[in-house]
Amino acid sequence: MSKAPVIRARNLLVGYGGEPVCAPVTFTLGPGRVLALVGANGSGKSTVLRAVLGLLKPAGGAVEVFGRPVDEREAGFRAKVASVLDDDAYFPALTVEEHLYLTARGHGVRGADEVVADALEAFGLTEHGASLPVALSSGQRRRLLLAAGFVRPRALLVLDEPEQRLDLTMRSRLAERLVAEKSTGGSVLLATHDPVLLRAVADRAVLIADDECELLSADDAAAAIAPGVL
Ligand SMILES: Nc1ncnc2c1ncn2[C@@H]1O[C@H](COP(=O)(O)OP(=O)(O)OP(=O)(O)O)[C@@H](O)[C@H]1O
Repeated sequence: MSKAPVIRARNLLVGYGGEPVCAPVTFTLGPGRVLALVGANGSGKSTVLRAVLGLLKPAGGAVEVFGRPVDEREAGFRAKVASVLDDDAYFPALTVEEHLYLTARGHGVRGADEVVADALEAFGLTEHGASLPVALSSGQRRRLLLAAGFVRPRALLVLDEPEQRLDLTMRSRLAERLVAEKSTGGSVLLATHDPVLLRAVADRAVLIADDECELLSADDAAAAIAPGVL
């Protein structure tokens, strides 16, 4: 397995309209590793993720993904990078199963039947395969978006607060999936407010803040975001 960094962010400054939302951030994510971004509401975690995904131009510094400046339109980037952000990115007229088939087949997955059935099962959606998104609860819709991230090939998974709207069983199933992702060499960058998920999956964390973005161990980061701290 190549040890070359999957993401290298150096003094990456992110913001809107030329105004930074947090201090510059520097981190490296290697293959088979999980890095968490933690910090208070509005500290800038999602904004950093958007810059890493090429959805937002950095205000300063640099970020490379797979050794190249980010270009989210490039086929090689799209083939390797799967993301689930904090949005309702689904097609209202497609069923749960159709979403998963569309994603899997669009990315050239062979044996899509098995992959889709596995994701439906893993995310507790088997009974809802024929449902339209409007007929799902908000937690089930969230599970659909996460399932779509797992039915396609990827070397890097970027998740924005994947624990949101998931019950405890589903959170622990998600943690198992992310640990499995690491064990097969996949890398994960996630923003989270969940200390349990963080401890279960992350190798390191970056605390996003105004004055300084600090690199922490997963345990220290989990302690920093324990209920009542952040
Ligand atoms: N499209 C935008 N235009 C201008 N400002 C924005 C935009 N999106 C977010 N912001 C601001 O940027 C700052 C950082 O927001 P961001 O969503 O990155 O925080 P976050 O750490 O992910 O927060 P949370 O934990 O609440 O999800 C906030 O002050 C927010 O109001």
